[in-house]
Amino acid sequence: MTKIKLCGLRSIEDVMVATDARADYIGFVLAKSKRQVTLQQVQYMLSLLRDQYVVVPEPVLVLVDQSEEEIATICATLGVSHVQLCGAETPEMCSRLRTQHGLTVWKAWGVRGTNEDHELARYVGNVDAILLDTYKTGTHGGTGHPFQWTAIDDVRYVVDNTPLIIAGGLQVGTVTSLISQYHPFAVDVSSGIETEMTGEKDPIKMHAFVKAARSESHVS
Ligand SMILES: O=C(O)c1ccccc1N[C@@H]1O[C@H](COP(=O)(O)O)[C@@H](O)[C@H]1O
Repeated sequence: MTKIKLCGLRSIEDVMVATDARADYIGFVLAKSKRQVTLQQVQYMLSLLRDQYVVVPEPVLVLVDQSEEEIATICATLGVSHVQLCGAETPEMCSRLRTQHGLTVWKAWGVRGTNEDHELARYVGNVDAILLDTYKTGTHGGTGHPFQWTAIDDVRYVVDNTPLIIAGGLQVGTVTSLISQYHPFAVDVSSGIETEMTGEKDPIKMHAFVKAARSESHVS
């Protein structure tokens, strides 16, 4: 069954809605972004969540180009084991974060649909999953734009059995089609569960996205 990550959560309300909707993963952007939250905010949200719920989604920290030591310290402080690395983190660094610090490492990759995507082969065996997102110069994610899904087959050829997480402009109206065609390990959404007016997370869109993704996961 395809797992679901709701990303860019910024308030305890967002976190509670994601938990009630039964998302598998909740993402917190610690990198510079309009969705950035502080370590203290994440600590506060997770402590309230863990106090109030027995079963909680797995938290994932979204990071860009932080050092190995910083990442290990942040994860230890928050009691979080999953990281999504969206910068120029090397395969060697990803491997050390897994083997020396016990972290689950997802390497984000902006899909170009060119031979440059073949560089992903270097991450095989060094990460737990590869997260495919839309390539856009000057950004590290959260663009709200999809990439050409046909590139997923090419990437699969390169990364062999490494689990794939698909991100990039997913919405309630597109996620079912993605899952039925490509059966990824997980889907990831941020912009698609926000209100157009304020950019805040929209509880109705969050529930609808999880429901749509789950319904397709069960039949496919
Ligand atoms: O959301 C951000 O602002 C962000 C900043 C830096 C790195 C990653 C970021 N978000 C990630 O982008 C993808 C796709 O998001 P969207 O659905 O297209 O908005 C997702 O993995 C977010 O975690």
